[in-house]
Amino acid sequence: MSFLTVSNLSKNQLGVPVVKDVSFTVEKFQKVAIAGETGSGKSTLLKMIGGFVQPDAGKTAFEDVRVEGPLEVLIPGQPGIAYLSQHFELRNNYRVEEILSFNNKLTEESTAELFELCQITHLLKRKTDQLSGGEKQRIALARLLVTAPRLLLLDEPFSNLDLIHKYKLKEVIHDISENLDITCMLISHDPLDILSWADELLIMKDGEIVQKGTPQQVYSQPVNEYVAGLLGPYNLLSPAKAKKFAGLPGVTANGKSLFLRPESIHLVSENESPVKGKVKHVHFYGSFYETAVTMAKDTVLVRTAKSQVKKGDTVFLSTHPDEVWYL
Ligand SMILES: Nc1ncnc2c1ncn2[C@@H]1O[C@H](COP(=O)(O)OP(=O)(O)OP(=O)(O)O)[C@@H](O)[C@H]1O
Repeated sequence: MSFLTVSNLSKNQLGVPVVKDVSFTVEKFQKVAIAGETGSGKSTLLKMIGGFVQPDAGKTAFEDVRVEGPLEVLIPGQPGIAYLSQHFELRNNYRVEEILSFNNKLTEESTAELFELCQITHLLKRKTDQLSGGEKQRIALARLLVTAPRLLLLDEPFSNLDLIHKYKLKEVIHDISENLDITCMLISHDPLDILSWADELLIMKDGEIVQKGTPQQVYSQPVNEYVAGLLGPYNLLSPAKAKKFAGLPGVTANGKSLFLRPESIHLVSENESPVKGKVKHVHFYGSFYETAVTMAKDTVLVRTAKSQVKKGDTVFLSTHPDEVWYL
């Protein structure tokens, strides 16, 4: 049996199906991230797994025990599973160390280690109204972790954080996954937050899992344009337009649309490619340049680490067989 088995979970809200027959398994220590557009059912799914929303059909088994819904128990929530909501609250007028002493099942030494890991040791004496949003988020996380859960469910932990706090929390979540005896599932509507963290991505749309795979697979071999767009910019050339690229390594005119991420198109010299275009603009984004290249009526985006071209230049485009995908 798997650590977590989700079988045919379904849920209607106000007569509308918001989670439809979802099944998957999670192994111990596997890092699973759920991504999808807003309203696709991610939170409802995670709350059902944690025992906070009653499923209409299907079941979840955690360590071979069925997770009971809120209608079946006095206090919702499954022993061993911790759920950090998007809308957590810290009680007012308490010191952080008091908040963290409730339900603490850890030894003094492990508690100190955990606070270091969550980067909150320096905040313990503060009152809960003397904290930034990012600090509150890390304390809310620590409050769950002192209860020694075996499965941690994080619902949009990075929302509303600036880049610096987001980076800090990412580091904390990474360290938790690596150093504590805890399996972690995480939701984000911005998959770029989780590509580097997850072992497996589940992509949801309209209550269903539309693609499941490693971040690399889902990023470079999306099943449809929705998944492609969720993970970042892309070029999708209709079968007619894709013919212009036929003849390049790995590209064939097979009647499908040609899918290429901007970094999968390379600017090469004239003798390396018959595919020609004109530079429309070059934009600098810090760690990369994005060059828009027009080819007759089409524009393709090319992403490079460096740029030696400018508006109006004629350029030649190529790709690598491993980077070619069709939709
Ligand atoms: N308690 C509820 N009552 C009625 N409708 C609900 C309830 N909870 C969720 N919904 C609806 O179910 C759908 C899925 O919501 P859910 O919060 O699971 O999506 P999500 O993918 O997590 O979205 P977001 O990224 O915006 O948090 C939405 O259309 C939402 O309005």
